[in-house]
Amino acid sequence: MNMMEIYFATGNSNKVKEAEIILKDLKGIKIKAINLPYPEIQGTLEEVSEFGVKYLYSKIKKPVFVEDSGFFIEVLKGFPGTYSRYVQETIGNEGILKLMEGFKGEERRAYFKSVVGYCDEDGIKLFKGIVRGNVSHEIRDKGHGFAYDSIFIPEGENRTFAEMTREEKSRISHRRKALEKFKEYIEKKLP
Ligand SMILES: O=c1[nH]c(=O)c2ncn([C@@H]3O[C@H](COP(=O)(O)OP(=O)(O)OP(=O)(O)O)[C@@H](O)[C@H]3O)c2[nH]1
Ligand SMILES: [Mg+2]
Repeated sequence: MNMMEIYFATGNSNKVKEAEIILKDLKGIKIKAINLPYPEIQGTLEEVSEFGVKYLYSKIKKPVFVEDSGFFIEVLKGFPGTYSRYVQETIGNEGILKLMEGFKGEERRAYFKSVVGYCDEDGIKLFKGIVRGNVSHEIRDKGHGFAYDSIFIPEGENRTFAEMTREEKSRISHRRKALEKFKEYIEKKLP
């Protein structure tokens, strides 16, 4: 059976590694990661994904998806959110923990959100995933995760994402939930 090729446009190798784990048993489809840049407008994750994948499809005219994601802390009114990458590169996890000093229990609730934007000849589809949890009181890392993983404890767990293996994280992550919906959709489309 000839494989249908779908591009995953991202510059983030951690997202690629996790997408490969999550989509490993996708039948009849080959996912090809490409670092094709696209303008990231200021807006919600949905708007960035929709605009980005529309732009890329108009360039390459091949089935392609992007994933825009972020880390949202409730007591900080959703900060860092759509600025997650910039905030990680500036104040980092130490800076986030400083902002969280004095907050305890439920006040430390946070979530990761992922929005996958897919486009082919039939148009654009968005697939969303959220994983809820708490901001840890300290940075806890066993070298597995990236960015905010070392300060995020998912609900029902006492380890941070960065203390889990990539496989364990990818069983419950926002990326898993969004890409599962994408997988279900795309497998139905196959002839
Ligand atoms: O600890 C984390 N565990 C995760 O699972 C995760 N997923 C997203 N993020 C953060 O949110 C930004 C996304 O920004 P983003 O979607 O624009 O991605 P990016 O700019 O890194 O790559 P690209 O896909 O845009 O090329 C990233 O840089 C990270 O800071 C995560 N942090
Ligand atoms: Mg980005």
